[in-house]
Amino acid sequence: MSRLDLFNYICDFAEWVSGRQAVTKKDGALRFGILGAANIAPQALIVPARSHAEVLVVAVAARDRKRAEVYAKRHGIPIVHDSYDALINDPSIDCIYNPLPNGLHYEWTLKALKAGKHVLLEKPSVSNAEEARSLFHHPVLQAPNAPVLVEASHYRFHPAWHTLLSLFDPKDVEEVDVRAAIFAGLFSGEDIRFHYELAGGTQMDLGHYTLTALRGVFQAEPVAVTSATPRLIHEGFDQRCDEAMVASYEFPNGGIGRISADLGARGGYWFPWLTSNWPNFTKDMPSWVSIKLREEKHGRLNGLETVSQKTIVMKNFMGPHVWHRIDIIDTTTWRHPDGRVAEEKKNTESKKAYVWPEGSDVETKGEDWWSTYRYQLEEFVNKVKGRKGSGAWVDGEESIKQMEATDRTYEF
Ligand SMILES: NC(=O)C1=CN([C@@H]2O[C@H](COP(=O)(O)OP(=O)(O)OC[C@H]3O[C@@H](n4cnc5c(N)ncnc54)[C@H](OP(=O)(O)O)[C@@H]3O)[C@@H](O)[C@H]2O)C=CC1
Ligand SMILES: O=C1OC[C@@H](O)[C@H](O)[C@H]1O
Repeated sequence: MSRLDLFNYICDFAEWVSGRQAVTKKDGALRFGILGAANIAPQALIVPARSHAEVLVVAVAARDRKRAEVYAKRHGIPIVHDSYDALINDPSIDCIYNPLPNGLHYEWTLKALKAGKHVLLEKPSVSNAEEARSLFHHPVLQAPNAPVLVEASHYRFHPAWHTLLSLFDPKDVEEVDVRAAIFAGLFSGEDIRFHYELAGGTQMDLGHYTLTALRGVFQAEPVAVTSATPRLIHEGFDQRCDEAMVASYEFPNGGIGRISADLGARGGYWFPWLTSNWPNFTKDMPSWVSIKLREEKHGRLNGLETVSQKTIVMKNFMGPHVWHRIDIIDTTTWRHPDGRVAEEKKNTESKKAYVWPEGSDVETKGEDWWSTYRYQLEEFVNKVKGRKGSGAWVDGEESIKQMEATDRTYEF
């Protein structure tokens, strides 16, 4: 059992403890097939599908049929196909979930689209910008009644992310920091994340979250990459892959952004307290975004200038369903003409959003226990069924821009 698979057991256990029952499926429910007996599929699709009346997970294929059979039995999937091709060409399947290694996303997604299937495609969409342009601009997606394709950038479907974005105007953003990290030891050097041929590397993995979040906050593309410093995976493994990446950017409004992603962060070893490797829970876990807005000047009174400034910090933007908090820190400063601070006052307001807030123009408010993946599935089905949905979506042009920014980071 892989360490990631342990989370699948925890996920199942949490469902069992909460007594959640699978819902009755409606006529016309979409039938999904999974490419590969992937670790992430239970969290990202199989469990969320249980509470969706219009989703059935009906088939899986693995390179090794035995492996697919064991997986199907464990997750209650009725059909096992002999190959990925057989799964894609199964006429009883409407949608393909593609959680293959990044380097195989392009090939198998295109095959599925050509077979007329809708595709829920794991992040990052593909290996590079060239593949992204080729995939998302492919004629198969331009035809009338073209299938739906979306990059499963799950956190961007959760109301918490949109609540964060509603709190400021991107033109006022001055400085942004984004961090995502996982303790060393969760993924071995053999993992798909550290194989160059499979389009591995941390900037392709956790870096998807940091860079999409950064671009999302600025609502713009970087005008320049100003630094990009990888830390390579340790010797003995694929030296072309980064285990961590720290990078900085300039944005069109003059703002600057810094990202930091680490798949080998402090902690994660047995008995870390015996070493200097004590996990850094404030810096590394959970993921966070910190947004500093420009100062606003409010004029002078009694010789003092009043200036206000806001910083907004979101903790756990990657997994907000587990827990999250958005702090809005308002600082008002009164300054003497020579710049000295006469007085400073801070006021912090906190927000959370587990469902779409009152007044949102959404068809379904969601449930406070829905995961990012469950919100994502809701929108995927809405799109396939031609419904308006919540408006949360990741369109093909966005996925292309993300791969362009990723390429520029690696090329720096
Ligand atoms: N949205 C999210 O929260 C997450 C997304 N992901 C993304 O999902 C994808 C899969 O990640 P994860 O589930 O952790 O990966 P796994 O290590 O479980 O690999 C996924 C599948 O890839 C298949 N595969 C095909 N070719 C190869 C090959 N040459 N080497 C190794 N595996 C191969 C295997 O299929 P088979 O069973 O046929 O052998 C395996 O089941 C990645 O794109 C990753 O970025 C990952 C984790 C979280
Ligand atoms: O998408 C992901 O999210 C969480 C991490 O476990 C993982 O490395 C990554 O692929």
